[in-house]
Amino acid sequence: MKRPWPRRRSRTQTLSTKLKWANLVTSGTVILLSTLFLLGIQTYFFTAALVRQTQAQAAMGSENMSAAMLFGDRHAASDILAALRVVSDVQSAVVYDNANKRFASYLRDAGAAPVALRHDSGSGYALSYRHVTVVEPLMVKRQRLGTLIVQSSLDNVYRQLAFYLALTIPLMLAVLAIAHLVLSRLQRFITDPLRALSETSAQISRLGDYAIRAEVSSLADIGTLSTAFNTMLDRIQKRESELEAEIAERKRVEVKLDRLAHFDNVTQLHNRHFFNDRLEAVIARAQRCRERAVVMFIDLDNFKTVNDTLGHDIGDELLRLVSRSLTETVRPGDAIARIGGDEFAIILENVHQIGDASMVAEKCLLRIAQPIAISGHEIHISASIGISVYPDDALTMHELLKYADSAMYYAKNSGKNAYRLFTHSMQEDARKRFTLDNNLRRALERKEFVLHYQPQIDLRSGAICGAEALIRWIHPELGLISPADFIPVAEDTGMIVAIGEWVLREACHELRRWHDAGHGVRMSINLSGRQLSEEGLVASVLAIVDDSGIDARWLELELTESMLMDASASVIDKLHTLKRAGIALAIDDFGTGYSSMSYLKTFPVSALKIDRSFVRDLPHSTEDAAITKAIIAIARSLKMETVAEGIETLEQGEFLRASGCDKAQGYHYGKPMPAAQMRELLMRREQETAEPALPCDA
Ligand SMILES: Nc1nc2c(ncn2[C@@H]2O[C@H](COP(=O)(O)O[C@H]3[C@@H](O)[C@H](n4cnc5c(=O)[nH]c(N)nc54)O[C@@H]3COP(=O)(O)O)[C@@H](O)[C@H]2O)c(=O)[nH]1
Repeated sequence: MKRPWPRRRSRTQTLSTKLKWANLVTSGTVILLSTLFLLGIQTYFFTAALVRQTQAQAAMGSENMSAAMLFGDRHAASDILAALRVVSDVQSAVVYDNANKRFASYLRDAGAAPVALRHDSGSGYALSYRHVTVVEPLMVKRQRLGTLIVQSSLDNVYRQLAFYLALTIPLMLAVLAIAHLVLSRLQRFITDPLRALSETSAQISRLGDYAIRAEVSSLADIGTLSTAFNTMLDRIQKRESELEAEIAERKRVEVKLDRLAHFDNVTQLHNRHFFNDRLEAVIARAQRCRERAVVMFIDLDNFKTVNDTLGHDIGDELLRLVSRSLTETVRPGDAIARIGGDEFAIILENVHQIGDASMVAEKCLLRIAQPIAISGHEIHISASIGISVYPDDALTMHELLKYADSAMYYAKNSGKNAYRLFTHSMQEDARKRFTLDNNLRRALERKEFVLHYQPQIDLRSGAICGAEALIRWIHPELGLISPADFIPVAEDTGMIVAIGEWVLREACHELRRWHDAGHGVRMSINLSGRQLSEEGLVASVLAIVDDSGIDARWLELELTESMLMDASASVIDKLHTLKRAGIALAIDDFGTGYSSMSYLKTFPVSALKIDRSFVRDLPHSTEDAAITKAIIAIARSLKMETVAEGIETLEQGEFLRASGCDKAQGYHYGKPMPAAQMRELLMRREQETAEPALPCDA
């Protein structure tokens, strides 16, 4: 493994310290070099002086020595040499004769050895680190008598040099100290602004405050540096504030997006996305803690009518008030969300028994059913609730939601303002509905629908005065499928609009054939609620009537009571337009809804069809007898005719005829039959009576 380089000390030192060291080293080096140079010069001069002095002593000794040498007087020679004692530097002096034998000598220290004469010793001098040795030949009239060697010690030179150094070193140190002080002062001119700049940047980085500015130095270069530094800070501060504004804006958008992603704009409740996440979490917790969790799927009944008649603002306000009611009904910890137009969902956690969920559903229904006042309107609304339970019904979020939705669908189909707990048979039904839905979409193209016609009898004459067109679906694999099974699916998916148009066209063209054959009968056709709310319904009906060439007066459209109860202003307008075009309108299954007399009067309806549930037990059921008579009386008072449905016996027919019912329809007179059979029946009946059938209202 590579070892990191040790951090250099110099990197941690300040510029000022570095400069101080640089000054010290530079001045120290200069002073040291100067001292050495001066020392060298002194050494040279002192040595040169010693050499000259020794040479002079040697020259003087040589002159005096000549006579002593000529006469071979050793004592005189020794005395002459001994005179050199006065010269303190001279350490020794030796005279050699021509045979190189020592003739006389002087030694300052008795123990010292006299300087030896070397073969190469000419005249001149030699220097060693201890001595200066001068060799002087002894000449008399150009004749050499011997050699004198004088040796001086360099000790004095060294002493002088030592003294010189002793004086110089403190002086140099003083100079160094002064230089250091002066340079340090000068250096602060440069380093102080730089240090201030550095402290400013450290302060900025410590506080994160880009509003701080450096003091601009008067020194040109550093002034430029501080100005550039401040300009850079200006830019950073500007960018910083732009960045802060951008971050604030981004945060605001994020909060908004987060709200949009998790909350519903209208009710401020959580939305489907959040609800799904929450349900996942609730399921995980319920699984861990072995608890029950309940999903309630709530769909408002007839909310579309409120929206269509009173407008979207009131519709939105209604949603807000309903959501408030729901929030106040459940416990604070229970999750509640708006998951669709008029759909809400609630999660109840830690539910001990299913009965608790039913109780909450009942409370919600009661609360929603309270009249709500908005902008001067008193609105009555109800809801249908489906309930699924974890882990009893399903283990996953998607299944729980799907099952709660299926249960809600059952609640709605059972007459609305109700709740249903999910059962697995509902799922089987839903699967069948899904299959039906898929097949329905192709049934029209594949011409799998046919119409059957059920005769209607004029109870006064006994003649066939009309027929009700009833759709049949002959599926290639599933066989005959009852309209009771597929019409609700077609209504839910909207397919009923196309199917209804086909029924109208087909029935009108069949009626035209009957009329062409001389049978003056009326055709009754069922209209679904979904068709009635279609914008183009009136135009479509009139175009079909026109296209088939029938007189509109021979056509009757059957509507249910609930369709009229939910009718918006635009629907009522459509009914009046149809009525004005000559088309008759009848209320189907009359007696099963809750239409009031006063309400009935507002619709352009000309007939009431008594529901077969009131006919089934006639004439024995006194209650049903009373109801049918009451309906007939109501119809009379409103100048409407009555048609009794589901007559299976002669007795029932007789009772109704005697009670004043105008027309009858039921298996007793004829089951719904294919067109060809119906034509035959019409023909046969006409031949039997030998006179053409009269229109019912003729
Ligand atoms: N929107 C449309 N609805 C339609 C259309 N065709 C039929 N329907 C509706 O489907 C429901 C079931 O209809 P169907 O199975 O055809 O039943 C009809 C008759 O067969 C039945 N009936 C008639 N007489 C008797 C009888 O004596 N006993 C008995 N048990 N049943 C009898 O009643 C049904 C007709 O009812 P109604 O329409 O209320 O007059 C049914 O609700 C149809 O309305 C369609 O094209 N469009």
